[in-house]
Amino acid sequence: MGIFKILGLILFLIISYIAFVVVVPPLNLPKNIPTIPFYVIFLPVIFPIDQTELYDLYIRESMEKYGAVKIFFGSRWNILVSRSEYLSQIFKDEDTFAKSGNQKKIPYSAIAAYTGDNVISAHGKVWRDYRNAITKGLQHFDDAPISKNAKLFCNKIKERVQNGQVSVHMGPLSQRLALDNISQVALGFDFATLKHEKNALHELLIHIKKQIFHPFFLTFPFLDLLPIPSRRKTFRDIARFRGLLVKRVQDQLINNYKFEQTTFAASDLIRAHNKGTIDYKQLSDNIVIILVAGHENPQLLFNTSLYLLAKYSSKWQERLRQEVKNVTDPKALADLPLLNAFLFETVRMYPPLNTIINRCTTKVCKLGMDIVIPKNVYVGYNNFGTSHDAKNWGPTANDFEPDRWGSDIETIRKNWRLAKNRCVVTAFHGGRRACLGEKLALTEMRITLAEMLNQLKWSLDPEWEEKFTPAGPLCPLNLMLRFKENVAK
Ligand code: HEM
Repeated sequence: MGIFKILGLILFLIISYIAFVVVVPPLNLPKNIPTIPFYVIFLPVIFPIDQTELYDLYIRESMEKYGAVKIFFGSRWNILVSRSEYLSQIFKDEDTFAKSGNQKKIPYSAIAAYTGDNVISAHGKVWRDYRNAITKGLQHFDDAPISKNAKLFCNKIKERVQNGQVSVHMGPLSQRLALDNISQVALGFDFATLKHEKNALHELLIHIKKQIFHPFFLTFPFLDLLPIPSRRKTFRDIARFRGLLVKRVQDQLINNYKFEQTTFAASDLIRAHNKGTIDYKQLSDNIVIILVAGHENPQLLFNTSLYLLAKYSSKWQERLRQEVKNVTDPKALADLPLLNAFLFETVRMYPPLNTIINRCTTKVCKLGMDIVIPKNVYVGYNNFGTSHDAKNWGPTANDFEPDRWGSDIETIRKNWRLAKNRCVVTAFHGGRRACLGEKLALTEMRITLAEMLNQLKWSLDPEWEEKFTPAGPLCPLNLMLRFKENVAK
């Protein structure tokens, strides 16, 4: 046999092997739950279909019937769950369904280099050390910077309106707001992207986010192992960004002669590092994750809130405007029934983190009564599926109805707590690993939306195509809004 025939045969075998691994789930995965065809996950790359449509067309029926499905994602077959009983089991049994983030799943990837081993993805004692260090700072924070930034944000929009700009692209502007909020509230420095148009750290962040969240490399992370020059540069840019960020935080806090009295989450991380509880890499990883989770997730929820207020402007925008009109104390916003019911319903309708697959089974186990899962299988959850399941939310599960949460604040709060405890809203996870930033994110939403409702009125740009993001984080895609000043203040 000639050399070309041998090479051809080897190539054929390699391609067949890869095709087999991608097309068919491993034979040891449970047979009593359906398989979503492997190509489904690639459809949004080819067709203009968003992730809510994808769910309705290809996943919903199987998911609602069985509560769990096999799905190809991130170069491997996984089990994706949406039934609340199963979620509750996964959230409780941390030892069996152990957190295993990108640093373990795809340690060679750019995304793993960016966020490292952090409080969201770590497991066991390491996780407890991280969580102990940052909990206080994320639960007790000063909301004054949020109010100040909300005003700066409204001024930015008003400047654009006064300059004759018809429509505003919300993504970049809301990212600046979210970065300034988290840096001032949790990291002890001011990113200052609302004050300065040109900002080197921000530009570097925008650049590396584009590279990290490139759909192709997210789908096939093993490509990061290849010596592709542009990807090597991405790794260097990530290292530079992380170095600059941590230095900025340390300089700001350590040069602060009152450092010992500062109560930022970052101050406690530096203290844990000084005591030797965490090393320098762990300090850096957790500072980065506070910045990443702390700006991206609120940014998504904020854009979705603005979208829903624009879409239901005559009903919800007007009702909320009347409710917040005379409230001067930002803390009092937490007691307003309409504003809070609106936010909870927004989180239910469009959970910012839709699909999260970062747990790996540590032993053979049973999900529910009869789904047997082998060891070392990735298990994840689908928040959109859970909060749109008629079994949990009745026949109006797909409708935007803030009134479903109740009409007085005590009932609304009780229903929110119950929904989280029963795992029928899992947007902020639950149990011991519940999101540490929920309070902060909701505070940001209340303060910023109230300021905007007082100062501005907005509607959807008629040119904007009403679509959500095709994959990954869930929010309106490239949202464009039209603003005018609220002259009847
Ligand atoms: C709308 C905003 C937010 C949403 C929807 C959200 C959602 C979530 C979810 C789903 C998880 C669990 C992730 C998993 O299963 O692996 C989580 C964990 C976490 N979130 Fe958030 N988050 C938000 C805002 C924030 C903010 C502002 C911070 C502040 C830094 C934050 C910090 C954290 C931390 C530290 C954890 C890890 C908790 C642990 O495992 O102990 N989040 N969040």
